[in-house]
Amino acid sequence: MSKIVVIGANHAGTACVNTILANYGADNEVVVFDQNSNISFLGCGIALWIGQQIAGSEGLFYSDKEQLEAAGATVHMRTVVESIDYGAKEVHVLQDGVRRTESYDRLILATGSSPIVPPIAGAELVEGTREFKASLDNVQYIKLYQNATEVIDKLQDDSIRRVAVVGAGYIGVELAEAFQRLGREVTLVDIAREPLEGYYDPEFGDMMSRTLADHGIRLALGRNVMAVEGRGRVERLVTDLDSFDVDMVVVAVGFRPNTELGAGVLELFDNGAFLVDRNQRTSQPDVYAIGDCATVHDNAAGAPNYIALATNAVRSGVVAAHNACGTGIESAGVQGSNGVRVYDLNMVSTGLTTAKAREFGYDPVATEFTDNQRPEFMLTDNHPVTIKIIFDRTSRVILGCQIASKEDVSMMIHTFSLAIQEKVTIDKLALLDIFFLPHFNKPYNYVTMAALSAPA
Ligand SMILES: Cc1cc2nc3c(=O)[nH]c(=O)nc-3n(C[C@H](O)[C@H](O)[C@H](O)COP(=O)(O)OP(=O)(O)OC[C@H]3O[C@@H](n4cnc5c(N)ncnc54)[C@H](O)[C@@H]3O)c2cc1C
Ligand SMILES: NC(=O)c1ccc[n+]([C@@H]2O[C@H](COP(=O)([O-])OP(=O)(O)OC[C@H]3O[C@@H](n4cnc5c(N)ncnc54)[C@H](O)[C@@H]3O)[C@@H](O)[C@H]2O)c1
Repeated sequence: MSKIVVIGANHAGTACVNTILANYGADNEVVVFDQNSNISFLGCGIALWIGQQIAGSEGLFYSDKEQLEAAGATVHMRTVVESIDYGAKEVHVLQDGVRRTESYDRLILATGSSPIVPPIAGAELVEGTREFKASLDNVQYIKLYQNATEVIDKLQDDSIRRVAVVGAGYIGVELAEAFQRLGREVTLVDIAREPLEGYYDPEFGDMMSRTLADHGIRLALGRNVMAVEGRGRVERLVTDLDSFDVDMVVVAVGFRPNTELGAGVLELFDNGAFLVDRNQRTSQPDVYAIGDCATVHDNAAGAPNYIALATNAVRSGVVAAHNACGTGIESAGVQGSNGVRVYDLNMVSTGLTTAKAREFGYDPVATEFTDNQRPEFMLTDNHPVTIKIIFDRTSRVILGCQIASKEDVSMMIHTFSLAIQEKVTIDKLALLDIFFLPHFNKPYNYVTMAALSAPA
């Protein structure tokens, strides 16, 4: 019987533990440590919950300690792994004030990520906080269930009227909508000139900006936040261009990987994530890393990359489980497929933006097309869809795709995810078998038309 220790039991850790126990439970003892009091919390529900688009938090968990134990794991919650001795194959833990050691044969690091704390005076975290508590009251970081309940409790106080969200990435735009839906005055600030700059080209970011502004959200883009100020509680947000009187500030400027446990021993990626191969192996034998603490193989970039998504966390957990138990399967790699819905605007993207394609050394070309989803003779709702396909000028291999519409276009992006993974060219896509039915699309649908009109 081998012993596998898993550090972190959220999306990556839970997927990994369940896969091990379901397929290799007879031969492996699984011991799990997590410093939190809850696991499997779906962060994506926070904005929906704050914006009262869901009734509450009940459905935002899909697992717990008891379920993992019923599957055969030994689970220690509220237990911090303080350090690892990779030579002796031991982890050192602190549980209920008592320190002890746990040996392992194989180790799986699923320690995830933490909100980036930007260099903004007044937005520092309280020393040693594991729940991302800021030193100035009503400056909020959003990651854990506990962070969500704190914000929701505070919003019972109507005097919290003016909310500034710093960061117009995925969390920022979704939270801006949530606070506006709750009747708050919202200012969305970002250092970039467009929202979602990491995932979409400027014309798509502009669509998002217009949608947010149409719903009364003030956009303060292209600004560097210098400080948040107040006496006890936050009162003002100061940027390099202007300042805003506020009652709450939410900081959502990205996540950094939690890799302190591998410092000085495990090979790290540019941003500090554990560098792993396609079997989720780290540079240390018998040690695997998964989810937000690890890199992914980015098929569009053709290189390791850092893309913190629950979808990547789950799949990497599955891959590591098989490899840690002797079945050598490889990750298919990822394209960073993602989606966002803000009010009635749906935006989905996969692969590289034009800017990122250049960063990775490609010579990107784009083809764009906008048309209604269905024939105009249909009497049902019918909205325009805008698609942009980015491909490499020389190889004509598809590198990225962005789609925006009031229609639900989410399924279409998966076609492009596979196309990027399989290195399909724009010319092959042009003749792809795409069915036609007036209820769903046009005979000359927007994908075929974009591909057929691609520059030679
Ligand atoms: C508001 C919000 C919305 C999001 N929406 C989406 C979405 O719509 N779609 C999507 O794909 N992704 C979304 N994400 C991202 C997604 O939540 C993360 O990618 C995912 O949580 C990564 O899972 P993980 O298990 O790798 O890491 P984490 O969720 O960070 O979990 C790591 C776990 O390790 C534990 N841990 C860390 N260090 C130690 C230690 N030393 N000792 C013991 N335990 C430790 C932590 O307590 C934690 O439970 C969202 C995130 C947020 C915050
Ligand atoms: N729908 C989804 O798929 C979804 C939803 C929420 C979160 N997530 C994931 O969770 C992770 C965290 O999301 P996030 O929104 O925090 O990160 P993000 O990387 O999506 O966005 C961070 C934003 O903060 C901005 N920024 C950085 N430093 C700044 C500064 N000093 N001042 C002002 N702006 C600054 C960046 O320009 C960027 O727009 C991401 O990996 C994201 O993909 C995904």
